[in-house]
Amino acid sequence: MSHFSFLPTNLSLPAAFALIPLYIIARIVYRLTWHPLATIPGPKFAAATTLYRAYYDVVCDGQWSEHLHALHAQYGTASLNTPNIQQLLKVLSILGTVVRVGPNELHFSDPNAHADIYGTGSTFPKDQKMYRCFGSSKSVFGQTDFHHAQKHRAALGPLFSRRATLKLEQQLQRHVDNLISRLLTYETTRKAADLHLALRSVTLDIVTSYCFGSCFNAVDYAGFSHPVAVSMDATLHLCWVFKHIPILRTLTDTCPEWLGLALMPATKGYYDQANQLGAQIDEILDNPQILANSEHDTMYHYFIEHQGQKHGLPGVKREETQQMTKKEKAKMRLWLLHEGLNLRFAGSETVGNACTMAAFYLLRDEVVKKKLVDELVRAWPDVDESLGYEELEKLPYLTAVIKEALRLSWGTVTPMPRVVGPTGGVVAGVAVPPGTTIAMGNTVLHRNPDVFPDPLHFSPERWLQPDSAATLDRYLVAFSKGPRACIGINLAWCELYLILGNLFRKLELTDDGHSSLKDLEFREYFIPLYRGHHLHAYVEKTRGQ
Ligand code: HEM
Repeated sequence: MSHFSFLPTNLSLPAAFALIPLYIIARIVYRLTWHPLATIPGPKFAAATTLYRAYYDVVCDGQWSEHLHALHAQYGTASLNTPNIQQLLKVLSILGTVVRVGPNELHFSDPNAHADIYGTGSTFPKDQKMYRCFGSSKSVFGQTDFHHAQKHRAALGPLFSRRATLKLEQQLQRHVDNLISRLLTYETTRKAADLHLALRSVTLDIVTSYCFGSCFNAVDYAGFSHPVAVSMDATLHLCWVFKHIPILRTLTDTCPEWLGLALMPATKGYYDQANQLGAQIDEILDNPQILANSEHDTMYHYFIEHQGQKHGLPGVKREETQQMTKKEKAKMRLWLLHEGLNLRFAGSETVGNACTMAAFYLLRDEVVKKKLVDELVRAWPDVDESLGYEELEKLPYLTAVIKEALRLSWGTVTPMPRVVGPTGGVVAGVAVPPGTTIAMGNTVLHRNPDVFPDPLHFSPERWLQPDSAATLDRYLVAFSKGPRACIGINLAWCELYLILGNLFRKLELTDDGHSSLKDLEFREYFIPLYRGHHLHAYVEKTRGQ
C-alpha cells in the first residue's frame, strides 16, 4: 500500500534523480510518523524499510522466524512513548501480541490471532510479494487470490480426499515396505543409516507415484541420496533472494537454461526437476491416451479430464489436447509444471521432516519409545501380518507421537503472509488497516508456553489429557487451518501412520550417538532446513516379539 506519493510527473530526468533521496527520506519519515501502523510497537528500522527483513532473510541465511521470537519478547516490555491516553490504552491492549515487523506488516503472537488470520471464514489473499518468489504462481499453492484458489482447490481436492488416499493405501504400503527392506540392509553392514535422507526419499517416492503415477525409486538409491532428494535443499535458499530482488525470479523463469545456470549455478536442482517433470507433461500432452493405461488417477487425470473446466479453469478433455494450439498447450504445460513442482516439494519435505522429528525424539527417549513400541506390539502381535492405516490411526500413543512430531517440526516455519482487504480487519482484537500484511508463524504458536507448557520438550502425553482434543488440537497448526490449509492433509496423515507405525514395529533403531539438540537449529526457507548432522541410526530387525 502506498500512502505517500508526491512526485510531480513533468520533471526533467536530472531533476527527478535529484529528488530521489528526498523522496526516500520523506517516505521513511511518513512511515515512522503518520503511517496508520505508526503506533504499533516494533523496531524503527523495520518500520522504515523492508531492508530490515532482507537482512534476516538473506544475510543471516533464513533467521527471520527466530528473530520474531526476540522481537515479541522485546516489544512485550517496551517503554511507551505515546502522545495521549487513547493511544496509550490502544498500545497497552496489544502490547507484546503484535509487532510491526515491516513498513506495512504486522506479526501476531496471540494464540487466537491464528484463527482470525487463517481460520474458517478467513478470505484474506496470500501476499503476492512473498509467494511469487517460489515461481509456482499457477499452482494451488501459488494462487494468491482467494476465490481463484478455491476453484483450483475444488479441481484438485478429490485427488487428496480421504477416500482417494484409502484407495491407494496399498501403493503407499509398498513404498514403506521397500523402505524397511532397504534399511534392513544396514543390519548386515553395521553402518548407521541416514534416517533423514531415508525418510525424505520414501516421502518423495510416495508423493511422486501418488501424483504423477511414476517415481524415482529414491529409496533404492545408494545412501538414500538421490539427486532430486538432495537438490531440494540446495535450491531453496534462493527463494529469499528472489523475494527481495524479484527481477531475478523473472529472469530465472524467462531466460534460457544455460544462461540461468551460468548466472546462478545453484538453480541446477530446479532446472533438473523442471526438465524431468516437463518431459512427462510433454509426453502426456502429445499423447493423452497414455493416461488410460495409468494404474490409478493422477494429478493429470484431475486436470485433463474436464475437471478443470468444470471449476472454471483451463481444463481439457483427454481427446481435446491434440487439437490445442501451440499457445494453449504452452499455457497448459506451464500450469501443470507449476502444480507438479509444487506438489513434489510440498508433499515430500514436510512429511519427511515430521517423520525425522518423531524418530529424532524417540531415539533420544527410551521411555517414550518403549510406550510406543508396547502399544504397537499389543495392537500388532504378528509382525508378518500387515496392519492398515485405519487400525493404526486408532492407536492413541502413536497418534500423540505424530501430533507432537508435527508440533515440533512446525509444518512451515516462515509466517505465511496474508493481506487485509479494502474494508480492514480485526485480528486478536486489534483493528488492522486495509492493505496491511499480517501473519503469525507456526513456531510462535507451537512454542507458546501458555498453550504448550515446557514447549521445547517432546511430550506425547500432552495430547493424551482428557480435554486435549478440545483445548490443544485447535492450536496444532502444522497444516495451517481454514480455506487455504494443506490440501494434502489426508495423504500426509496416512503416510505418517504407515511410516512411523512400520518403522517402530518392524525395526530396532539406535541413534548413532552423533545427534544432539543443536542439530535441530534450522535455516528458515518456508520450511526448516536443518543445519546440523543428519539423524543416523543403527538398524536391526525387531526380535522376540
Ligand atoms: C506433514 C505434512 C505436511 C505439512 C505439515 C503441510 C503443511 C502445509 C501448510 C502449513 C500449508 C499452508 C501453506 C500456505 O498457506 O502458504 C500447506 C499447503 C499446501 N500443501 Fe501441505 N503439508 C503437508 C503435506 C502435504 C502433502 C502430502 C501434499 C500433497 C502432495 C501437500 C500439498 C499442499 C498444497 C497443494 C498446499 C497449498 C494449498 C493452498 O494454498 O490452498 N502438503 N501445507
